[in-house]
Amino acid sequence: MTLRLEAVSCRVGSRLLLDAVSLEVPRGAMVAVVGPNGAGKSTLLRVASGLIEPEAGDVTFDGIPLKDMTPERLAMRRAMLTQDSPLRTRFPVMDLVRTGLRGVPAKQVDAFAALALRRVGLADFARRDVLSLSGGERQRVHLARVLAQLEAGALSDTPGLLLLDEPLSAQDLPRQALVLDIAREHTRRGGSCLVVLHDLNWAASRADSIMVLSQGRVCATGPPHAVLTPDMLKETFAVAAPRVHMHDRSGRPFVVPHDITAAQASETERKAAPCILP
Ligand SMILES: Nc1ncnc2c1ncn2[C@@H]1O[C@H](COP(=O)(O)OP(=O)(O)OP(=O)(O)O)[C@@H](O)[C@H]1O
Repeated sequence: MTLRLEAVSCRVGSRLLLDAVSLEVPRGAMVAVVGPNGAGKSTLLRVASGLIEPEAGDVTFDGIPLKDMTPERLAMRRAMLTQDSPLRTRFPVMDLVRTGLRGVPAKQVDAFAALALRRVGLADFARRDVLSLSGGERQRVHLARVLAQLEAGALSDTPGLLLLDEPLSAQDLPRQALVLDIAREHTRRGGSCLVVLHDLNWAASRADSIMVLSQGRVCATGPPHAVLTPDMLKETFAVAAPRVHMHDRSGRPFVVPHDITAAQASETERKAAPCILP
């Protein structure tokens, strides 16, 4: 499924949160949105998911205006993992994942939910109470719910749009890789993915293209090597002396954002590169 935003603007009171933002996430592609805190990244995802209606511009799924889609149709075509999914009541994990499966024939619901839990590495957690989970486990249960929702939608259509807002925030290093591999698997099967990431190196190593947002405006968009430049890092993130290297094998950039000495940088790169680069 292809998501397209054309000149989308969004305002709260007198404050412009998104200013004429255009973006395309083609079928089969992963697009990462990066940018400073408060840049408008979550707002962009909410607009793309239909949770917020923009004051100007168009949002379409496969050419169909999002505002013309029924809530049921929307639920089949996109699913979103939000930054914070508060839960204050006791709830079995399996039931939470099942909430993503409205409309699925009853006899298939448990199989879908179990598969989604297995994909996020939580096959044995079905009977646990969500309040008893660690932060990382809970975030992956929500991811399972989102994946199950998209699987259900794919029963009657092509795979839909996966919207992930900082999905790595509570994950350790191997699970960060797992989460992004799951998203890439979704795109390999014909789905699309728009993901907000703070870690530029994860964005560089996995995304087809990166959009840089700052103060609600698009500063740069394109393939990782074209976007992640020292000049962009200095201007957008106010980093003093960023270094950007190209990884020999993948041709993807690797960012050392801190103003550190060459010796320290080499050490950082030596340690980090095998873990994070494809
Ligand atoms: N309902 C609202 N009322 C007022 N300001 C808002 C509202 N929603 C968002 N904002 C402001 O809009 C800006 C963009 O918010 P948003 O959550 O999209 O940023 P973000 O890029 O996702 O930030 P972060 O990286 O910190 O998660 C922020 O400054 C936020 O305070």
